[in-house]
Amino acid sequence: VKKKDIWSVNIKRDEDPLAIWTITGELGDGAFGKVYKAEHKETNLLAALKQVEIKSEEDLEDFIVEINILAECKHRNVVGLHEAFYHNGTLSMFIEFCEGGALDSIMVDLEKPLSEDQIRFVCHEMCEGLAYLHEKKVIHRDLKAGNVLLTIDGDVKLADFGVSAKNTKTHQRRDTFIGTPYWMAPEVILCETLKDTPYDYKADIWSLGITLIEFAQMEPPNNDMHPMRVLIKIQKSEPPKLDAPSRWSPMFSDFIAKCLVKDPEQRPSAKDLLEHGFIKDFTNKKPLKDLINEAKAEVVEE
Ligand SMILES: COc1ccc(Nc2ncnc(-c3cccnc3Nc3cc(NC(=O)c4cccc(C(F)(F)F)c4)ccc3C)n2)cc1
Repeated sequence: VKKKDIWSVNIKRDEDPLAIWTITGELGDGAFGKVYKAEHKETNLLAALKQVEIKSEEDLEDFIVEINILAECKHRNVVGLHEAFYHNGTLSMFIEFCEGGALDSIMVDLEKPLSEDQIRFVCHEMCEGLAYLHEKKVIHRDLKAGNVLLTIDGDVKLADFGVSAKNTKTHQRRDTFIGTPYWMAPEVILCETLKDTPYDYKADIWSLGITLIEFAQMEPPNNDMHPMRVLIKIQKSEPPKLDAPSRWSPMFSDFIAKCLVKDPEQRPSAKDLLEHGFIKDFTNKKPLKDLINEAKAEVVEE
């Protein structure tokens, strides 16, 4: 098949996105290119816009993988794709805008970690999103507070601002570069044994456990160590725990311990974890709405 024909049904071609969307601001200059805030001219829908110059077919393929994942994954706890365009050599992705931004930035702005009730709600929503992605055979591979977005109503959305496309059934991860190691599961570091086996989605469960410690302590375990040393430490050491367990409920510590089981076969799935007492039926989003209002008020003060 000629490469030219690798086209995904989810990309509008030869339509100028700026005839339909207005760029209203800049969201940051990520590693992958610029990200803007955009507004739909007719519906006033808000979007985060990523624009990438397509230099090679490979670049295009990587982004088609990402667009297909987002187009296929429609769930309240996964960031949604509004639409994508390919116009004049530029690929544009319009993603539903989450007003609150990412949870790592919120903790930095408020200069404090999340409360246990905020963590319980976020954790419940992340497990729902993860269960859905895993059912769709999508492995996130870079779960961390910086990839968890909040909407103005306190909804929680999994996102991935990583530079490499996520591998799906067909595509392998193009480059073997290792992402941020702090959240990395032991077997992923090993890389050999469990790649593309039925357990490689369990790596996201380990990262979920590390992310819960990050929510509670503002940083992942070992964050003061050099990244290379961390890879060895995660391999060698006992799973990390909360620094001050007495400050948290035994249920929270137990949930983390279940995520941070070194053997992926023994690690529970997201579906299993939804039955755990720490998050079962915990759908009270009030603590998170308070957090959003605090974060918003904080910005106004500045
Ligand atoms: C600094 O203050 C803010 C305030 C609000 C926001 N809100 C916001 N809302 C939505 N997206 C973004 C965003 C920010 C920076 C970079 N990319 C962003 N969204 C985005 C995400 C993606 N892709 C994914 O999230 C993604 C890719 C692969 C897999 C997956 C998943 F596995 F989660 F489904 C998700 C593609 C294009 C874009 C523009 N940011 C961000 C920063």
